[in-house]
Amino acid sequence: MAERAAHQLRPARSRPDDGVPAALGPARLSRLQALRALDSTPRGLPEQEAEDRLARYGENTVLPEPGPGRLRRIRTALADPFTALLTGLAAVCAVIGSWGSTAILGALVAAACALRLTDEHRAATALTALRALVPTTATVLRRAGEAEPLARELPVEQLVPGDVVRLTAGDAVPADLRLLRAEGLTLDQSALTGESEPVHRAAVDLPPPAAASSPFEEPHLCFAGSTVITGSATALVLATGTGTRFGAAHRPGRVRRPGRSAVERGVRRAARAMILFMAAAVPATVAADTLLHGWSASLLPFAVAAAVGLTPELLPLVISAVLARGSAGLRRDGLVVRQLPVIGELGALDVLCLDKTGTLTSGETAVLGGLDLAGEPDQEPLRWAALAAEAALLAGDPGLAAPLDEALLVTADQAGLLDDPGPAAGGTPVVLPFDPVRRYAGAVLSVRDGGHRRLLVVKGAPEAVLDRCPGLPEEQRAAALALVERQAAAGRRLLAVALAEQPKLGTAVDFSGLRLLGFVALRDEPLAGAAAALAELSGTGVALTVLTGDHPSTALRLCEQLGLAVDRVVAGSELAGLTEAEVAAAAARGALFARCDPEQKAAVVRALRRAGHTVGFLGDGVNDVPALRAADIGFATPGAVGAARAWADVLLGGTDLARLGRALSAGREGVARVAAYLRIALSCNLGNAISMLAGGVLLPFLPMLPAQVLLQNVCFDAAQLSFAVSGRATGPGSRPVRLRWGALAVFAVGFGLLNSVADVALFVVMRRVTGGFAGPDAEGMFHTAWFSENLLTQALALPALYGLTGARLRPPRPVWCAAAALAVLGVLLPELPFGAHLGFAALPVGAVGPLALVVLGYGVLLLAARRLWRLLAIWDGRRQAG
Ligand SMILES: Nc1ncnc2c1ncn2[C@@H]1O[C@H](COP(=O)(O)OP(=O)(O)OP(=O)(O)O)[C@@H](O)[C@H]1O
Repeated sequence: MAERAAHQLRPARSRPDDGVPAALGPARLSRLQALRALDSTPRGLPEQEAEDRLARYGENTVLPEPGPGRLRRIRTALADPFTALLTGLAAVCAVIGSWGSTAILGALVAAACALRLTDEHRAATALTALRALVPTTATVLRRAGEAEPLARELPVEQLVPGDVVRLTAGDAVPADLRLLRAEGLTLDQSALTGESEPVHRAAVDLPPPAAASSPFEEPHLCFAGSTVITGSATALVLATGTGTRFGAAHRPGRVRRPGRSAVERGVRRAARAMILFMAAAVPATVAADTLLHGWSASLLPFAVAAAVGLTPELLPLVISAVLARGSAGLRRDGLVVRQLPVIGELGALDVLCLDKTGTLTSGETAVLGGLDLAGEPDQEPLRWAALAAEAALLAGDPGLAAPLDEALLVTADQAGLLDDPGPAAGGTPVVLPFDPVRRYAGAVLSVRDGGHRRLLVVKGAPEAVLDRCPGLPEEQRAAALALVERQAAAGRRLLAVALAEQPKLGTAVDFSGLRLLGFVALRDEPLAGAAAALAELSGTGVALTVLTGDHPSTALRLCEQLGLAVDRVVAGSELAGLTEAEVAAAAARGALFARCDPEQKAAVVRALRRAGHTVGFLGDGVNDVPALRAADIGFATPGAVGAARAWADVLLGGTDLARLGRALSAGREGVARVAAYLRIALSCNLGNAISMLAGGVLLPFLPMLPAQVLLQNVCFDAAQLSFAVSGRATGPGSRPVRLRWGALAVFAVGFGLLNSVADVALFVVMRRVTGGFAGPDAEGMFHTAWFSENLLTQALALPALYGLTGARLRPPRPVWCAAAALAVLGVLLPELPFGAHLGFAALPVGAVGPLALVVLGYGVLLLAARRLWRLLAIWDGRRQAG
C-alpha cells in the first residue's frame, strides 16, 4: 500500500506544472480512505515504517530559504532594466567591433551585479543566522510497535507521507496536509497564492464533489509554504519535500507582497524613458543628417556612440552602491535589511503602525495578583490561570511559548500557589491554545479532591470570557466590566478566569457550565526610551498609530504614558462599519485601534496603503504576522516570535526604538541620493539628445565624432560616481522622500531644455566664429568648443542640482571635487597632444570669450531655475501637508 502511495506522490516531481498536485489523489478521498491510501492511521506511523519511508522519499526540505537562491539573485540582478540595456548595448558594440566600448560596458554590468549580489548575500547570511532561532520542528504522532502514540517534536526534515502532525497558531505548515481535525483554523497562504486574506480550513470528511478551481481553495487541505494564523489541527501528511505543491507554486515575486518598491518603480520608468529617448533621438539625428547631407559610413558608429552616450550607464551601479551603503550603515547599527530596495521604501515611509504589547511595552508583563469579582485580592484566579498556563506551556512549541503564560506560572510559583500538588494534578490535560481571534485559552485539568473530576479552566480577555459564561446575571456582568474599565484606566489590565465541570467521559470540551471565578491583574511597563524615540519619529513627518489586541482603556493609558497623541479610539469590531477611506484617514491622524484581531490589524494596514501611504508595521507576535506581510515594510522586534521575524523586512537588532529613526534617515538619504543622480543624469542626457538632433539639422557635419561622444560620456559618468560616495549623514529631515516620477520627468525636461538652450547658443556663436562653419578647421573647432562647453555645463549642474530634495542633502565633498575635475578635463582634454587624433582642433582666441559667456549665461539661468524649482517644491510640500 505504501508503494502505491509513493507512486501517487511522485508525478509532482516530474510534472511540477501540470496544475494538479500529485497528492490530490488521496486528498480527494474521505479522511479514512486517505489514511488507508497512505497506509497510515489516526495514531500516526510506527517508527520503523517512518524510517523506511524517509529513506525512500528523502528529507522534507520545503521551507522557504531566508532569501532567493544565488542563481535567482544573479538572474534578478541581470534582469534589472538598465543592466539589461547595458548588456544589449555591449552586445551591439561587440557586433560592430567596437571593443573598447564593449569592455567598458561589460565592466559596468559586472560591477553593478557584483555590488548588488554582495550586499544581498551579506543580508541573507545574517538572516540565516537569525533563522536558526526560528523553530523548524513539527509535532508528529509516532508509535513504537503497538504502544500508544507519542506526540514528538521532530525536525521538519524527518516528516514522511503518512505521518500525522499537529498544528497550532504560528506554525509554518511543514508539508502538504489533509486535515483530520481542525478547530478555528485559519491560514495565511499568500506565499502560494498571492492572496493576503487569511483562509478558513475545516476537516470536512468528504471533500465537495465538484473540485474547487484551485487546490488552494480546497477546504480540507493545507499546503507547505503557508502559516497557521489561528486555531489548531491534526492532519495527515500527503506529500513532502519536492513532492509538495510549494516547489511548483513558489515563485520569487509571489513570496513577498506583490508590487515593486517605489525606488524600483521610479528607476524602471527612468529606464523606459531613456530607451524611448534613444529609440527616437538617435534614428532621428541619423535621418536628419542623411537627408540634409547624404549617407556617410561614419553615421553607424556615431549612432551607437550616441546611444551609449544617452544611457546613464552608471544608474545600476550608483543605485546599488547607494542602497548598499544605506544597508551597511544599518547593519552596523544592528538592523538587518532583507533586500536592498527596502531602503527605498524606508525613505518614503509616512505611516508607522505599532503593535503594543511586547513592542511598546517591555515584553515582561508584571503579574500583580489575583482579584475576586468585587476586585478584592484573591489568589485563587491566579492559581487556576497559572495551572492552565503550565498545561499550555508543556503542550505547545517551546519557540512559541506565550510570555504571558510564562509570567503567570513564575509569579504563581514564587507566591507558593503551586506548592501543593492537589487539588489539580495527574492525567494529560486537554489544551485549547490561545487564539487572538477568540482571545482566550483554556485547559481541561484532572482534579483530585476526594474523587476524580475534570475541570475546564478558561483565561482570557474579560469580554471574551464573559461571553462564554452563560449563567452570569446581567448586573454581575456589568459590575465585572466596570471593574475592568477602572483597572484599565489605572494602567492595569485584567485577565478573566472561569471554571466549568467537565463530564467524566468524552473528549469534547463543554463550556456550558462556565462560571466566572475572578481576575488576574497585570501591568505592562512602557519600553525604556520608547517615548523619546516616538517623539523623534513623529518630528520627522511620520504618522504613528497603535494597533493592538488589548483593551482600549489599557492601550490609551499606555499611549498617554508614551506621549502619543491619540485622535480617536476605534475598536476592532467597529472596523466593519467604516469605509477603507475612513479607516485610512483615522489611522493617518493617529487613531488608536484596540481589540483588533490579526486580520483587523492587516485590514488597517491595507486601507492605509490603498490610500497612497507607504506603511510600516512594527510587531513581535504571531498575531502581527498578517499585518507585517500586508505592510510595505515589516519591522520585527528582537524578541519577536519566529513567524514574525521570518516575514519581517527589517529586523531591529536591539530593543532601542531609536533605531527606527536611524533606519528612516538611511532610507531618506538613499532615496534623495538616487533622485539626485536621476535628476542630473536624465536632464543632461535629455539635453544632449535634443542638442544632437538640433546639431544634425543645423550643422553641415556630425555634431560630435563617435570617439568624442564616448570620451565625454566616460568623463561625465566617472564624475557621477561621486554620487555613490556618501557625505556625512544629515539626519532624517522633516518629511518622507519619494521618488516621484512626474516631478522627475518635469525636472528632466525643464533642465534638459535649459542645457540645450546653452548648446544651441554655442552653435550660433561658433557659426559666427568660424564664418559659417567654413574653412578646414571649422569642424574640429566646433567639436572642441562643444566638448568643452558640455563638460563645463555638466560641471556646473553636478553640485547645483544635487541637493534639490526633501531631505537636507548638501553635495558631499567628492561631488565638488568631481565637478572641478570635470571642468578641468573639459578645458584641457582637447588641447592635449592626442586631442588632434580624436578630431579636436585648437580654438582661436576670439572663441574663448563667447564660449565663456555661454557657460556663464547657462550658470546664471541654472541658478535662477534652481531657485524657481525650490519655490515650487516648497509650495508643493505645503500643498501636500495641508
Ligand atoms: N496566553 C494568553 N492566554 C489567555 N489570554 C491571553 C493570552 N494572551 C493574550 N490574552 C488575552 O487576549 C487579549 C488579546 O491578545 P493579543 O495577543 O491579540 O493582543 P495583546 O497581546 O493584548 O496586544 P498586542 O496586539 O499589542 O500585542 C489580551 O489583551 C489578553 O486579554
